[in-house]
Amino acid sequence: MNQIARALTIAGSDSSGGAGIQADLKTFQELHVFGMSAITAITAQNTLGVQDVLELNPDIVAKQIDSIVTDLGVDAVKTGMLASPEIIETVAAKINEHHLAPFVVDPVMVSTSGHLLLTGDARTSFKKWLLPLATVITPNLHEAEYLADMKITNWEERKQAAQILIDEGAQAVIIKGGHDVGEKAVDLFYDGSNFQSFSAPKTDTKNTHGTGCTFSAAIAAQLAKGDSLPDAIAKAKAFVTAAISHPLSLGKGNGPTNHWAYRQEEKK
Ligand SMILES: Nc1ncnc2c1ncn2[C@@H]1O[C@H](COP(=O)(O)OP(=O)(O)O)[C@@H](O)[C@H]1O
Ligand SMILES: Cc1ncc(COP(=O)(O)OP(=O)(O)O)c(N)n1
Repeated sequence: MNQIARALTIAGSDSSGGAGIQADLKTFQELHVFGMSAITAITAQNTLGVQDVLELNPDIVAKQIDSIVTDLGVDAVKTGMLASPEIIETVAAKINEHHLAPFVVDPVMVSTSGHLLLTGDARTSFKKWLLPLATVITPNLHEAEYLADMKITNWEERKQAAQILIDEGAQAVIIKGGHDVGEKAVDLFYDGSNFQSFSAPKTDTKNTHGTGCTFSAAIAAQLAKGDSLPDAIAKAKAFVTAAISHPLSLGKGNGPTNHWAYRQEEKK
């Protein structure tokens, strides 16, 4: 029996520390999970946008995963920015080869500032390589529309999109509602049998850089510790809600969330 749960993030580096690998590792740390990383791309990024991206060779991505798995071991894995169809295929092959599970897929495609974080035919690669391996996939509304190839204008259409992603092979899906209008941030969960909504008050803030990364990393952390998927999502929702509602106000644009907030709330 290992003394500490171990989680691996396979994602891009965000120089500003709000999203990507940096947000994932901060989240793992705050949730008392030992964090490890395989970097897919290096972004020059801040709260104002993405200034440049250097995509890494799929070979070095594969080797990072091998190095971690063959020595330290992994209790849960998540993916974020995968940068290219070639990296998606490589990561899927490694997930299969090493039987890595549970597996949280955050289908990162575009930054808040509108910069493309994935080249090529993302829809085809995600569906072919990643959906069939996913314990849960965590699209935001735009990503769900793109992957399910339909418009989502209401709750019923959100359910239909979730069904399409399950039919494509994901074991479960949570379509996040951060980009929806309304007083609450409501996420729709579906495991092929039951729908469940996870809701929290919406904070009126522009500092939401990295919310999706933080949410999916928190789900992975809780799964690594042995939570059921609905329990992991409920904890992740509380974690990201605390991070968003206790602003740090860093930078001149869309600032990062506050990864300490959950710990501070727990102490109260
Ligand atoms: N302003 C907000 N207030 C409270 N929760 C939010 C807010 N924005 C996003 N969330 C929540 O943060 C998580 C990430 O969602 P979202 O921002 O939609 O993802 P992404 O960063 O991938 O676009 C979800 O649980 C969502 O409901
Ligand atoms: C390196 C890197 N990875 C992912 C993102 C996108 O982060 P996400 O949490 O999906 O959302 P926003 O930051 O766009 O709100 C990123 N920007 N950089």
